[in-house]
Amino acid sequence: MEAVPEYAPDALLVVVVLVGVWLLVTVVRYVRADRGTRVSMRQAVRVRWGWVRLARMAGLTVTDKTPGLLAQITAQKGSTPPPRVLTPRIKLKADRFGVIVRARTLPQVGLEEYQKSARFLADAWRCTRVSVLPDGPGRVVIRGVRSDPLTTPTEHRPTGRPLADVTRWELGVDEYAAQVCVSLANVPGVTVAGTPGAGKTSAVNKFVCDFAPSVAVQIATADGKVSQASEGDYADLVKRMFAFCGDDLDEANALFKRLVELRKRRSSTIRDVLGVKNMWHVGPSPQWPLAVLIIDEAHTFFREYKGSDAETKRLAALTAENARLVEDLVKKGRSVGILVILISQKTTGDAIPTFIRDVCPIGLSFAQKTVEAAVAALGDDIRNWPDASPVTLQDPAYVGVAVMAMQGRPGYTRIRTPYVSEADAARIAEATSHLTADPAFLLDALLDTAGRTAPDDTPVPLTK
Ligand SMILES: Nc1ncnc2c1ncn2[C@@H]1O[C@H](COP(=O)(O)OP(=O)(O)OP(=O)(O)O)[C@@H](O)[C@H]1O
Repeated sequence: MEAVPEYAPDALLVVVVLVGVWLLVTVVRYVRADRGTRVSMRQAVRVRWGWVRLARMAGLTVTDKTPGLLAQITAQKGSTPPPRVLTPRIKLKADRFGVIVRARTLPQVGLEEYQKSARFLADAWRCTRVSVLPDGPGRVVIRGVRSDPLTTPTEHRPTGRPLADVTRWELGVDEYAAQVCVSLANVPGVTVAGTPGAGKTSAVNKFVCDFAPSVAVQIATADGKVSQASEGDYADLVKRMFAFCGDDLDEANALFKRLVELRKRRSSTIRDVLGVKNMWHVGPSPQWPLAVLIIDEAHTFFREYKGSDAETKRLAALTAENARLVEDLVKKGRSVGILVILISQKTTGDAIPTFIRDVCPIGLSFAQKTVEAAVAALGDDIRNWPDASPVTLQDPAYVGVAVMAMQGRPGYTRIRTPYVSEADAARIAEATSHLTADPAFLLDALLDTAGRTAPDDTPVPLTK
């Protein structure tokens, strides 16, 4: 018998320690994981064990008739080594919704073949849905979700920490539980539509909570649902806003004028102050923040008043002017860092003038009652994607689910937005209230330090 090498016990010990550490890490991860993730971890083990067999049955293997180098060397004279069946190698990750499988492609087993067998894989893995997407050259990522992320409510606890990237708006997760983010860079307007109680306010709470800790973002709001700041959904958030008005049309008019004035001053000074024509080339800063105007119940401020008495005529003139002012912000505010978010139950032309609505590049729609309302919120193309239509979201299980046209991609995405409680929103607004600053004053300060004055800096008085 050959002598056992001297180092064998040490090598064995190293292997045992490594396996022990791996086991310990896995057990700790399993114990610390939430219930859904644990189920997915067990599912991942089953997927791995069954993969070679399943891949063969699903036609995801390929037979290589050329023997491998080792088989050629060791082959007995006169005999032909058997062909090899190649199975794609996989890497697995589990999360609370299911498994993410990263797989290699093989000759004749590419993206298309994986996509064709998606239904089969879904059944075999007991998943509600399986998607296959490219994951770089020679690789695909297979997402299997056990439970439907769209009908699984989620909650977001804001951290209160500033965002690393203030252009990134994280909306929630799609039907495969993948994060959905939109870039706010160069976006002048966003529309948010949806029936009452569908989740619009919670989505705005999340927006405010996420962006409030960043000093490079300043927010103003006009809320058509309330008469004063102490009422309604924004009662606590108002602490982190440089201006607020309720449904009073005169006040709203003054707020919009004030922002148009800011837009004009920024437009005329941007090249001197920032050295660029488009603020997004340098990004928002504490001195030149992204100024966000939220207009909730937007129809309040734009509705057409019909009547011949003096007061009705005055109100009609005010709403018409409001529409012109907001149009100015949406059409000319992008390059100077002004973003308008318009929220309304229906975004039909009578609620938000189409000359404003149609220039907003991002449209989000929570549940809608009619196809017409869905078309108004998301464009005519939604008729071609009936499965994604917000009309299908009227079930209470879909409260908090929105539909959005994807930037630079055909079709629509359904997004489960997380719930943000009013208490959390209030906490963040309170903790970040000291960061609130009026962008007009910040511009004054910038111009002062640069030794310049703006062409027209007459302040427009406004109540907060
Ligand atoms: N993302 C969400 N996930 C789970 N539940 C939600 C979500 N958003 C809202 N809800 C639930 O729905 C209720 C109504 O939501 P919200 O106030 O956001 O609706 P809304 O669309 O703003 O309604 P309205 O038009 O009347 O203001 C909330 O109190 C909450 O219970």
